[in-house]
Amino acid sequence: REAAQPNVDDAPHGHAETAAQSVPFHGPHQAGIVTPRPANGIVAAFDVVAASLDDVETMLRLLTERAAFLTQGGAVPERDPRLPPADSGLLGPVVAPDNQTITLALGDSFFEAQPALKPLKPARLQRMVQFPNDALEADICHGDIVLQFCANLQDSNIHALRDIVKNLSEYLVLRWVYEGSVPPVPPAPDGSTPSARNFLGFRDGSANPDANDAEMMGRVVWTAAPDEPAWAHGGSYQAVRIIRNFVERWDRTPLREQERIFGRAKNSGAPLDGGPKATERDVPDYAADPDGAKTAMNSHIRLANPRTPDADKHLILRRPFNYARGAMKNGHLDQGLLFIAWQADLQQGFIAVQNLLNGEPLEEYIKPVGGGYFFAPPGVAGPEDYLGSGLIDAARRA
Ligand SMILES: C=CC1=C(C)c2cc3[nH]c(cc4nc(cc5[nH]c(cc1n2)c(C)c5CCC(=O)O)C(CCC(=O)O)=C4C)c(C)c3C=C
Ligand SMILES: [Fe+2]
Repeated sequence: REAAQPNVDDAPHGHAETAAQSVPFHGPHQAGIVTPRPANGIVAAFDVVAASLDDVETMLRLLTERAAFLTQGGAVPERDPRLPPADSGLLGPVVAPDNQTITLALGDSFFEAQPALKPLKPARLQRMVQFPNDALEADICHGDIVLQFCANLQDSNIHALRDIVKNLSEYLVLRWVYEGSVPPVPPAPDGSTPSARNFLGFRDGSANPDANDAEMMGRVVWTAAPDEPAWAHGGSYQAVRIIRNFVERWDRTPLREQERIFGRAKNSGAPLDGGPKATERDVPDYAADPDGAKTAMNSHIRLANPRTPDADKHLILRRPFNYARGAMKNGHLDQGLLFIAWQADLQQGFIAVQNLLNGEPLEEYIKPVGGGYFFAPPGVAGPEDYLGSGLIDAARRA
């Protein structure tokens, strides 16, 4: 075939540059938390099969080894063809890094299952319980561990998930998987990147704390409280919520009502108290709008962050993905937000903010159905280290 003439079954072009992008695996914190979010994500929850602390350590070492390879990429080893191949082959004989990150987080049940680990559980880790608007479905909740896969292409995440499912089959039993994505947005004329839109059509992330501000992340994201076990310092609590969106109902809701519910303009993402040139990064002035004439008192953003001096301690770092899973049995689209929030303190962070949001008008359009609370251990220091090593060392010392 002529190279210049595109054909029906040619592979889509255009990711050679982004395929080469990589995120360092080693460091004080795990990647995939304050790392710029690529276009695709998968959250996979597993239960752990481990009879002893030795088993848990072996599992964590193996997981670290696979994650180090999958995130940095490289040639897949060749094997005797009488054996199953070393790799699924989804990405070909050389795995491209593709901005892949794999982030491990541990659930309450991970610690409860091992007598040696129980006393070392992070102080605020708990099993997620139902909020008033929730309709939690047991088969998409909790898990001993979750792995968050993020990459430019969903194929890379699927490849990484398949690799881990295969190589850790002795230790990990899959519980649930949710795949999500965020729509790529071209940079604005001034070079800044606007926030991506969620499936309700609003820009999502505008008021997030700045993940490049290390001092801020030290307060908001990385666990360091004196009552937390020493091994947990430098880790972070992860709240995962699978939040179904009633998109058919939303698409029949007047624009003014949609904007009132969020407290932001749909096109620009700007707060509603701004002028016609306001942008999504502008900060609303609630003191000048004490009765909610511009930004309703029960709007999503005003409830989630009333911007009082006290509100600062409830800051969280949101890093969600949109999900679409075809149709439900009731004939509605199964779409929503794979909400992921990171925080130094789960109680002061996600749980406090969700309690502020309880009863918000947005509830008519959303239904949280799954997820869980987890704790991401600190990062892997170097090639000799492994994920969760501080926890295992502390358990052996106890
Ligand atoms: C408990 C925490 C939160 C849940 C759950 C949540 C769900 C949720 N949010 C949107 C859409 C938007 N959220 C926005 C802002 C925003 N949301 C939360 C928290 C939760 N959201 C916070 C803390 C904030 C920031 C508030 C502020 O500081 O002003 C916005 C506005 C733009 C932005 O800042 O991101 C949108 C849009 C959906 C659709 C959803 C559940 C499906
Ligand atoms: Fe929100």
